[in-house]
Amino acid sequence: MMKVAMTIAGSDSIGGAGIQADLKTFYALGVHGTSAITAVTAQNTAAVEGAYYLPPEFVGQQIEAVAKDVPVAAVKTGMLASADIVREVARRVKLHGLDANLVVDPVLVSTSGHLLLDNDAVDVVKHELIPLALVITPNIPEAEVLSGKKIKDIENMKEAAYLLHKLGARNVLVKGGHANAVDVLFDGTEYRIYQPEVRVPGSFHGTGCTLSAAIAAELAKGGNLVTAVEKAKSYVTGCIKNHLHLGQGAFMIKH
Ligand SMILES: Nc1ncnc2c1ncn2[C@@H]1O[C@H](COP(=O)(O)OP(=O)(O)OP(=O)(O)O)[C@@H](O)[C@H]1O
Ligand SMILES: Cc1ncc(CO)c(N)n1
Repeated sequence: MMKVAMTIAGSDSIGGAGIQADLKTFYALGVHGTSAITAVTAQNTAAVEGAYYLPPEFVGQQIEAVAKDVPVAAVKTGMLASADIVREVARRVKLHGLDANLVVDPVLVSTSGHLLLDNDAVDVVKHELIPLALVITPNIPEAEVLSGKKIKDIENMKEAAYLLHKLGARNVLVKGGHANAVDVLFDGTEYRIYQPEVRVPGSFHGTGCTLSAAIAAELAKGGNLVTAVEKAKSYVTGCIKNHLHLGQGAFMIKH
């Protein structure tokens, strides 16, 4: 039977990141995609021009409507917008038993520099959501904020992964898209390094959303985390290689 994945994230009007990237990824990887939208952004490849947050109870209602109807095999979270939405998502994940394959992408700021999570929500993500995660997938700036340490090289990425593991996530993947596109996975014991097939020059929109959605899709199909990350990395690299010059800002990756 077809497996089901869920994304709990924001809508991106330009269709490169957020819910739109997640659903494209789920489709491409052969799982049925469901969604709970946290916020609607007015966004393009150059900027986030506005964000409208949905009421936390309504985010919860979307999760409940899906979870009581179909078996959700894996979940990813992206833009969570406010502290109250994060609390509601954490509550729902526990209530509906969605934590086995929970991928938390701790989205803080867009590539274009817009805040996608209120400042007072960062501690709630750290203490209420991250402890439920199978894996968290911070990029370098997010790993710096969450760990309080500057990251300059792969050694620093490993140190940040070690510190973030203490927050209670079962695994930590620090993504290196903002450096050499080498990613570091830490499971509490061992570090695994994922090398990109190529580092494509340029700035891309939605790479992080796509990677975490691809990990969730592979987990939903029954893969273990190590291979899920490997397949997700190869999927996102392919999308980056096929990018399109559609807008005035970052390149659009192609699924
Ligand atoms: N130029 C690139 N070439 C190859 N791989 C890349 C490139 N940029 C990012 N990646 C890969 O894409 C994945 C997402 O990482 P990245 O650090 O870009 O996430 P992010 O900053 O959260 O993305 P977003 O732009 O969606 O906010 C990682 O596996 C990373 O190594
Ligand atoms: C809605 C949304 N989620 C996540 C990101 C991060 O890429 C973005 N730019 N927009």
